[in-house]
Amino acid sequence: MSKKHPIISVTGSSGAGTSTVKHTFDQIFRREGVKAVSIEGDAFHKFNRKDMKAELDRRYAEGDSTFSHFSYEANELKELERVFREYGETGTGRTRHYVHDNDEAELYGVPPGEFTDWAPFEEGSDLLFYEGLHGAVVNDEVNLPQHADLKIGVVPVINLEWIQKIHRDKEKRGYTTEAVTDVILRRMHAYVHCIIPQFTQTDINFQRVPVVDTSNPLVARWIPTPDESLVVIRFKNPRGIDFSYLVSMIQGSWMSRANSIVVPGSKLDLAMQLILTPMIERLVSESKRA
Ligand SMILES: Nc1ncnc2c1ncn2[C@@H]1O[C@H](COP(=O)(O)OP(=O)(O)OP(=O)(O)O)[C@@H](O)[C@H]1O
Ligand SMILES: O=C(CO)[C@H](O)[C@H](O)COP(=O)(O)O
Repeated sequence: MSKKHPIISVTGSSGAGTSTVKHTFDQIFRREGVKAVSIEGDAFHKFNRKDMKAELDRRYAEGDSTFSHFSYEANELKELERVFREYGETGTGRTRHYVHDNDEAELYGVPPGEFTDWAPFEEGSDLLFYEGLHGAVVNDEVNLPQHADLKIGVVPVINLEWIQKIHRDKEKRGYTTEAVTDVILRRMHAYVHCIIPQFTQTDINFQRVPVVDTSNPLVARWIPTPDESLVVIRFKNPRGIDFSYLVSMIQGSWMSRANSIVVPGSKLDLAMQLILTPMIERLVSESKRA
C-alpha cells in the first residue's frame, strides 16, 4: 500500500472481462482528471508464444499436464511485485506488451506471440492501474495484494467466463472452439490453485451471472447480453459503503446479503462509476496530501 503512489489492481481469469472493465476505469480517470499508467498482466508472461509451446511440450513429455499460462511459474510474478513496489515507493516503473493478434501487432510493431521491449512509465502519474490474471497472488514467493490500495475481482460464473473466452479467442485471436476448449481444460489445475484463491484477497468482486440457459457453453452462439444477466457485487469490508444510496440510484438493484448488492447487467457501468469514483477520488486526494 502506498499513500503517495497508489495502485489499483483488477484481477480476472482469461475472458472474464478485465479489459472491458478497464474502459470504465478509463472513463472515470478521464472525467476526474486522473493521470493513470497501466500494466497488462500478460506483459509478465515468462515466455513468448513459441517458447511457451516448447515449455508445455517439454513438461507434458515429463508427465506434467498442469502447467499453463495460469500457473505461477509461467509468469514473472517477482518482477511484477518489484514493479508494484517500485511504483509505490517512487512513482516510477516499467512495462511491456504481449502481442496477441494482428491488430495489436500493427499497433506495437511486433509479431503476434512476441513481447515489445520494456519501456518506463510516463512520469508524473497519479496512480498505477494493473489489469490481468495475477494481480492478487499470495504464494511462497510474492504477496501482490499488500502493494495494492484497491483490489477488484472480475469473476463471471464459470460457464459465462468460458463463453466470453471462446467468443473473444475465436473472433479476435483466430482460434477454433476446439483449441480454446483444450486451453480451458489444460488450465483447470492452475485455475483452481492459482486464480480463484485471489478472489478472497480482493476488496470488491463483480460477478456477472447469466439469466439465460448457458448449460452448454461450448455451443453458445452469442455472449449473453447485459440485459440477459445480473451482476453480484460483493464487498470484502462493507463498512462505509452506502448501500441505501446505491440501491436508490441503481434501478432494479437489491441487497442479497449484508455485504452484497445485485444489479441488472445493463447497470454494471453505472454501478462501477458510483462505487469506484469516490474510492479513486479518495486515493488520489490522499496521495496529493501525503
Ligand atoms: N459485461 C459484459 N457484458 C457483455 N460482454 C462482456 C462483458 N464483459 C466482457 N464481455 C465480453 O467478454 C469477452 C472477454 O472480455 P475481455 O476481453 O474484457 O476479457 P479479459 O478478462 O480482458 O481477457 P484476457 O485477460 O484473456 O485478455 C469480450 O468479447 C467482451 O466483449
Ligand atoms: O489472454 C491470455 C491470458 O490472459 C492468453 O491466453 C495468453 O496471453 C496467451 O496468449 P496466446 O495463447 O494467444 O499466445
